[in-house]
Order: sequence, then structure tokens, then C-alpha cells
Amino acid sequence: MEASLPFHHHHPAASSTAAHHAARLTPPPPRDPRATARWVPPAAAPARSRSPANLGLPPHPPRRLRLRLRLAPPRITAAVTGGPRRPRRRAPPPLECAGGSSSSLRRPREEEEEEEERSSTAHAGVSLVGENKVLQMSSTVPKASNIFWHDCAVGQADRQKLLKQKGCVVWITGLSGSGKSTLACTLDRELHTRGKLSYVLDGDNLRHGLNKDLGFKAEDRAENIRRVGEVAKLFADAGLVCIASFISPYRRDRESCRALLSDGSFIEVFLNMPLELCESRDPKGLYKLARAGKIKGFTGIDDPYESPLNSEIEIKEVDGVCPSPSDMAGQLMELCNDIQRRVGGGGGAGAGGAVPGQGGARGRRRRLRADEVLRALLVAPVRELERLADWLFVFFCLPLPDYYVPGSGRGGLLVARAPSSPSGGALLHYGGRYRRPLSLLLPSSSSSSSSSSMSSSEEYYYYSDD
Ligand SMILES: Nc1ncnc2c1ncn2[C@@H]1O[C@H](COP(=O)(O)OS(=O)(=O)O)[C@@H](OP(=O)(O)O)[C@H]1O
Ligand SMILES: Nc1ncnc2c1ncn2[C@@H]1O[C@H](COP(=O)(O)OP(=O)(O)O)[C@@H](O)[C@H]1O
Repeated sequence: MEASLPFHHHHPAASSTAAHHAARLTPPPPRDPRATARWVPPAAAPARSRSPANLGLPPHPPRRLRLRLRLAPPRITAAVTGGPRRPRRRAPPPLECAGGSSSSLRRPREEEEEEEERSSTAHAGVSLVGENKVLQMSSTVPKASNIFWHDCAVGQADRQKLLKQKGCVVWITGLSGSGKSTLACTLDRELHTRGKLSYVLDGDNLRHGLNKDLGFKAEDRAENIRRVGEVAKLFADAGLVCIASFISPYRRDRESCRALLSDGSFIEVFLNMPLELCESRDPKGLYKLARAGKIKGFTGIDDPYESPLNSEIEIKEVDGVCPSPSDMAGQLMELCNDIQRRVGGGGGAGAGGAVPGQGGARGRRRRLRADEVLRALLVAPVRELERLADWLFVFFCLPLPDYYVPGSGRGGLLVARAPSSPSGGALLHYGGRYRRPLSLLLPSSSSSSSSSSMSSSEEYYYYSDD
């Protein structure tokens, strides 16, 4: 018997149609005695809890399971089949739960015993059917029933407004040694410097706590990424820029994480460094151990890495040279701005971008030469300058009370470069009458650092209201 049901557990004892419906609407008490204490008979629950329609549930469409049901077995094994690679609607991949052959009402005794053994470890078995493989995903918690979504009065939009940024997930994937953690921490620092709240979730670190029960078998990696995806989603919902740095070698696991987020809120960064480079770095000596056969199932050696097909950005070596972490971080911040501007319609009312550059820049963008940028910096009112500082790739922006000029806002010291110019930039005092350029940091080809010798062919961007 094959049926399409929402997330209600079907009572196996249902025999009549009425009982069948009752079973769908009235979930049975859990068989697991450990769960009984928490189980509340639906009749005892508050009336408004009975119907999801009364609960002001979030607009998630009910997830549907395709169930091949057998009446006898109390537990099910779920085979998760692949959804579209990049679903338009960000829905999780469909779940196909198979209880076994529809023709058999009872499983062989050994099978039941096996299942008893599995369930005694409180793990619910889920088979992930990948393109060419079957992954066993194990969840360490029993499947819960009788659960309802509860919304709070303060929502994501309120938090974003408070933080003046947008929550999102920057997901960095790549081989061990490709530079994920370095990039994650550099981006985190850059954002922090600009007053943006971010948080790094790193594979090694989470495996010390939340995921300490997981190893590197395919199913453990899948569960690792599933948990991280859920945590990252919560961080984004909290309004943070969540930077996730995980090998995350399996495409479908990454796509499942993407599916948890709204459009533009999951930014996949493929750190595509050659295996030879990663192996030559080998900061933890793990490649050496893997080559010596002392670690089995090491990604890139004897365990697969599935490259992203649709990452938002792929970072590679340029002419055999790996870009510096801060260049990569700069690229990422620009990218995030672009994506969020496109998806969020210019940064949203008051929320500001997740990363600097989107926040206060209201005007149209036009290109200016370096000398024009300097002039603009010098003539711009302080608040304009601070807005500009928010947009320029600012290395250092230190408001200094010494430079305070009444009526004109704070002053300070600013070292910045335009995103389009990797090596050019400006160091200036700002604030009222003290504002003047101290020096210009020019491309390395230039020997001088005075404003007069600034290359006029350098192109900068500048936000302008005209
Ligand atoms: N067998 C095997 N394969 C790959 N990596 C291994 C393995 N054993 C230990 N390590 C160390 O674990 C870090 C990767 O953890 P992740 O949570 O990112 O891995 S995964 O996404 O679940 O595949 C990884 O850290 P990074 O080097 O920072 O990637 C390794 O230090
Ligand atoms: N952009 C980079 N250029 C040069 N070396 C780098 C870069 N990023 C990281 N490294 C170095 O490579 C090694 C691995 O970096 P790490 O961030 O730990 O990688 P992962 O987290 O992917 O394992 C470290 O020794 C780090 O200093």
C-alpha cells in the first residue's frame, strides 16, 4: 500500500476507515517507554493545539512523506531520495519512507531483532540514497511526534533592524588544507571591524562539542552537515552572518542546507585549491597519515569530494598563486552585498546589508578615478565620509575624540582602499578642519606616496546621489 501523507504517524493498529482517520488525527502514544513520560494525550492538550490552523504556524507547506506502509512494524526506515539540485522553492528534498515490502505484514524475526538492537541505541536509521551511493544517516535523537511550531512576537526582521544587518549563511567548502578556516576567520574579523555581527562554525571546532559523537563515515559526515545546516539557519534567523567552514564533501548535503535558507541567504563559497597544494600545506600532518594508510577515508585521498556545481563563488589560484585571505574576504563581502541587494531589493528598509557597503549607500553607483575619489573624500561631509568608509574596503577606521569638531560629527583616522583596486588606497584624517590626506597607498608599481603622483587611471567606485 502506498500513500501520500503529511507528517502524521500512522497508527499501525488502525483497521476500520474511522479508526484509520482517528489514527491520523490522534497520534498514538509512543512505544518507546522513555518517551511516554513526555507524551500528552491529544485530548488533554489545549483546544487550540489540536489544529495547526489555529496556531498561526509559519507558512511552511506541510512536508509530505511518501510512505510505503506495512501495518505490522512499529518503526520505519526512511530512504531519502534526491530532490532537484537547486530547488526553486527552497523546500527540503522529498522524503520517501519505506517500511519495507507492502506485501509482507510481518518482517522476519531477525530483522525485527536487528531493529530492536538499533533502536536500543536511540538512533533512528535513515538511508540516504545519493546519486551513486547509499548513505546511512543516523540521528541521535528519537523522532518526535506531537510537536508544533511556536512563533514569538519578535521576528527575524525585528532582529535585523536592531542589528542593522541581514542574517545569512556564508558556507565555505573545500578540501582539508584549502584555507577554509583561515578565510572564515579573516571574513569574521573584517565584518567585526565594520561593526557587523558574525559567527564562525568550524568543522574541527564543532566536532569537539555538538558533533563529538560523529566520525568521518559517509553517514556521520551527512549528519554532521545536517546539524550544522540547522544551526546555521538559526544563526541567520537571529540576524547574524553565519560563516560555516566545513569540508562538506557531499553535494546533496550542502544542497539540503541551502534548501533551509531563503533565496540569497545561502552563499556557497567553493575554495577550489588543488589537492597537491592542500597536501603540501598539510598543517596537521593528516595527509601524510592518510597516504601512509594510518587514516582511512580521508577526503581527497580515499574519500570523495564532490565539487559544487552552482556555488555563488569559486575561489581558485591565479597564475599558480593563491589569493590572500584578506583579498578573498574582500571579494566575499562584495559578493554578499551584490546578492543581498539583488534579492533583498537594495538592502531592505533600515535593515542594511549583512556586510558593509550596502548599509548606507543609497545613491547610484558611478566610477570615479582615484584623484576624484580623493577629492570626494576631502569635500564630503563627515557623515558622507563615514558612509563611504562603510563602503570602501576599510582596513582601519578609528574615530578619534581629538578630531571632534562641534557640529560636524566625529573625526578620526581612516585607511581605505576601493574594492576595485587591490593595492591602491588612502590614509586620511577625517573630521571637520582636520580632514586631510596623510598619504595614498598606491599600487606597488608606483614609487611615490604623494597625492600628486596618484595614478589617474586607477578606477574606484563611489556612491553618489546625483
Ligand atoms: N578522514 C578525514 N577526512 C577529512 N577530514 C578529517 C578526517 N579525519 C580528521 N579530519 C579533520 O576533520 C576536519 C574536517 O571536519 P568537517 O566537519 O569539516 O568534515 S566533514 O564536512 O564532515 O567532511 C578536517 O579539518 P580541516 O582540515 O579544517 O578541513 C581535518 O582536520
Ligand atoms: N590564502 C592563503 N594563502 C596561503 N596560505 C594559506 C591561505 N589560507 C590558508 N593558508 C594556510 O594553509 C593552511 C591550511 O589552512 P586552513 O585554514 O587551516 O585550511 P582548512 O581549514 O581548509 O583545513 C594553514 O597553514 C594556513 O596558514
